[in-house]
Amino acid sequence: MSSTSTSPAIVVLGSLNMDLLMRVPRAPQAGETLLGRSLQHLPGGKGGNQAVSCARQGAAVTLIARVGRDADGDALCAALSADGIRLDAVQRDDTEATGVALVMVEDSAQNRIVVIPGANLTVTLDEAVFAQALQGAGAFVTQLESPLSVVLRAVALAQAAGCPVVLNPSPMQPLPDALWPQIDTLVVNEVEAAEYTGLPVADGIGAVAAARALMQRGVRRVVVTLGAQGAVSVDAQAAVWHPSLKVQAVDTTAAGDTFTGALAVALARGAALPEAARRGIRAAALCVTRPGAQPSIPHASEVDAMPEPPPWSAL
Ligand SMILES: Nc1ncnc2c1ncn2[C@@H]1O[C@H](COP(=O)(O)OP(=O)(O)OP(=O)(O)O)[C@@H](O)[C@H]1O
Repeated sequence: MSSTSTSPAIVVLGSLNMDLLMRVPRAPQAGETLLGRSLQHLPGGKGGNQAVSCARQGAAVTLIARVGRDADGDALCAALSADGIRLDAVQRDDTEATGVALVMVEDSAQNRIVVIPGANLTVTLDEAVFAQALQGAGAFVTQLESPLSVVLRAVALAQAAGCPVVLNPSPMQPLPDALWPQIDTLVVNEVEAAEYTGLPVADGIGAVAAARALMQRGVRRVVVTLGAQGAVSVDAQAAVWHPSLKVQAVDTTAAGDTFTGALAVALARGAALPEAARRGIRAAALCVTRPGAQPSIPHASEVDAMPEPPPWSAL
């Protein structure tokens, strides 16, 4: 199957932030002042990043989000629109400012992020608009940077409409038991996998145990991303550890979002979970070689040109 054989429709609900990307030699200690290297204003937010990743993989994306009536909101919408993302359901808040994230990237490529959510916390769900967007959609993709009540309602409606739900439950927060059986594909990083299950997740073996614990709660299939160690995919057919591609990482911001978007589009095109995870591995490997969130997310043609990841190991 070619990566661009079809253009699935995907609905994304999530956050939009203006990222203030600071490059620093290392993170300052408490009480210390450091000279940074540069400051850039770049589009980000997990919802926006995942929407862009889906769009650049060739999906027709409708985004539900909220920004302020301000210059950052204008700039974010312009950037998303340039990626062909439908913005009819992006709301404007008259009082809250557009979300902002302070992203500090060290020379080691490690990032430290503080988010001021602003208008993201007042996003609402217009159920008639949502129902229309879900018609014919191959996936509904969401995260936890929007109010939990809105995310829970949207997940329930998507599942009831027969649209597979891809949840990236980040940032981690306690979730009701009723949510898990509504999830078709859960994407967590190793920290979230450990926190949601209480199990140690240091490698692929631990990740599979955590994934199986989440499947026992009712999730249909789970992917655990493991940074430079790659990712694990677990469904009823197979538990597989996919090594990452060896690249020179400069900034890992949006690696998880890039992975989630590429995975969701591959699944919506009918790929099996391990195949979709390998698409995510290739897209995320490119993302970490570039600075910033949305500017670092690759297009399908770039991902096609990446080598296949090393062979996976069944666990
Ligand atoms: N150093 C790296 N080299 C190659 N691939 C990487 C590297 N870091 C991350 N990746 C790829 O990105 C995917 C997601 O990374 P990670 O597990 O760090 O997610 P995350 O914690 O959600 O990331 P972030 O919050 O920075 O977006 C990994 O599964 C891997 O495929």
